[in-house]
Amino acid sequence: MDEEQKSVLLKSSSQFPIPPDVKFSYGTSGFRADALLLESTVFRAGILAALRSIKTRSMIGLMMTASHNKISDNGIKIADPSGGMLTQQWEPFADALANAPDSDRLLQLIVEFAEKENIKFDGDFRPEILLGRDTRPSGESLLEAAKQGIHSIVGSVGSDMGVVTTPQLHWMVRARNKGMKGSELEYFEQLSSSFRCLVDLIPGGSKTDSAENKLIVDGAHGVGGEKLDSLMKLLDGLNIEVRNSGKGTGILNEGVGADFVQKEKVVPDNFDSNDIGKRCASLDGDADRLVYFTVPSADSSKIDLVDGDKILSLFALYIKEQLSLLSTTGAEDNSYKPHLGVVQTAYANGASTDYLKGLGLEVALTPTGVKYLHEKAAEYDIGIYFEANGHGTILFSERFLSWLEDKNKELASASEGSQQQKAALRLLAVSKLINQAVGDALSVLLLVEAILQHKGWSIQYWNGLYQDLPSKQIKVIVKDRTAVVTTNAETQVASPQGIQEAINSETAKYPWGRSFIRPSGTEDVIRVYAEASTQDAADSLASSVAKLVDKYLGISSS
Ligand SMILES: CC(=O)N[C@H]1[C@@H](OP(=O)(O)O)O[C@H](CO)[C@@H](O)[C@@H]1O
Ligand SMILES: [Mg+2]
Repeated sequence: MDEEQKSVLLKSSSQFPIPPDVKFSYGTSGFRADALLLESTVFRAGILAALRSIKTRSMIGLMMTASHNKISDNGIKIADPSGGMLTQQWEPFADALANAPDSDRLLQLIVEFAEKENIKFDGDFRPEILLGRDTRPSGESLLEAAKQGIHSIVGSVGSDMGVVTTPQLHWMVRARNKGMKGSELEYFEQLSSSFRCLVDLIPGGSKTDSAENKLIVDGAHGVGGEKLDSLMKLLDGLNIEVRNSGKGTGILNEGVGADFVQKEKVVPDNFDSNDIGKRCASLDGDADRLVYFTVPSADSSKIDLVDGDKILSLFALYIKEQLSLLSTTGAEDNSYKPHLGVVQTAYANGASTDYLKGLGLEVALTPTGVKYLHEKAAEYDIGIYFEANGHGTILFSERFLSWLEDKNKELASASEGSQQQKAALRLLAVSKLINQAVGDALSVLLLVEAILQHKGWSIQYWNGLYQDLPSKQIKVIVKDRTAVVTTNAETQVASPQGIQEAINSETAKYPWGRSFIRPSGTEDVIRVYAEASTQDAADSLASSVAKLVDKYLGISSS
């Protein structure tokens, strides 16, 4: 970095001092905080994105969102060239940048890091960053601060994509780095044409596009509803009504949205007893999560939740079915057997894991946070991952896709229209429909709808694939949540000593009992999870374990 470049950086960073007494940490969801505290952080994330762009000689993404959190919060996430999350190796540097006390220290950190990472500022590559934001009112001015950060690395440019869903921005970064245009229109066209392809391949044609069978979507008063409206203009064969679309007076994520619906298990605003039995779905504030639900009766506000585990199960069934169609009826090619795997976290309902294993599937468990699930799923030819909260996708390896393209061509010339060829075409369409960069509520929604139509299933039938074990989650405030160290994908506590044995002996008292604790990555709490054969038993196990947490780590413990 020459003297002029340094002075530009110093001058512009002096306009974005850090707020006093706040420590920022690049967690599973990037930086997230009250929007009023975030100007300096997004400015610095802009710098980081420009450095990452130079290092990878690719386009990088910056998304301004606090997802399902309250409207006064905001946050910033960095998308790597593949469209996935920022590499974990750069997270410590992100933390250091965000917390640097002044411009001089900031500059020093950048110079040292650039040297270590061999990042050159000689101008032979023009760093480019795609910026997006959700509908939060703080988004526009924070985006300006991020742009200033980008421009403080001389020669870097930021391209503003405006209001987009998180997965759209990740998709655009991935697409552009693959030489596509990566526009919003291209995104909508890819989703709608691959959806149409799946519907056209339904044996006997689409069965369930009648008006009575419409899907009602809760848009969380966020960006997802508006984008779904635009996408629907390109779709036929699908009847969708969007509520809480963001155009009305409701407040983002308040009493609505996928996180609320999944955690509280009650109907979101603007849904009521008129919706009994109908197929409903809920997006979160930035449309990277999706859960389905039904309103079972007028007697209570409780819903029947169809969560991420059930979406995963539906996808796994369908993919497995297509793979077996592909490998039957005279398939000579035994040299390559695609490896299908599913990835969950400890929060997956035990009944879902048993169901998936019962299908003969390989089930892997990772710690909470999509970066871990995504990484694991990428090890398979086809890796399906979902968190119970509805965040997930299906990853297809390049090797598998190129084999599948060849196979499809071969089948098209030998047996066009055969069951085998249709299976190949379906798998290719799924790989285009489902976002390969991150979990995407809109593409997941279209795939669920296509599969339900394919199978002729109602939401009730789908929900009946297996019965969830009753479960309970509790948050416990402790003195220091980092005192809890977990192992085995967060299912066991390694420290403090003794607490795991105590949890084990509580759990042993309950038929089908399972319980674990872990420090949250996004809130200053210890989370307790318990499941058992009845709701009362799950509640009671969770509360006994919460008491143990309090005893070993609580405010009152010494
Ligand atoms: C139990 C739960 O839902 N945990 C969520 C929550 O993480 P915590 O580390 O549990 O706070 O937010 C993460 C980011 O959105 C999400 O990946 C995760 O599943
Ligand atoms: Mg989200």
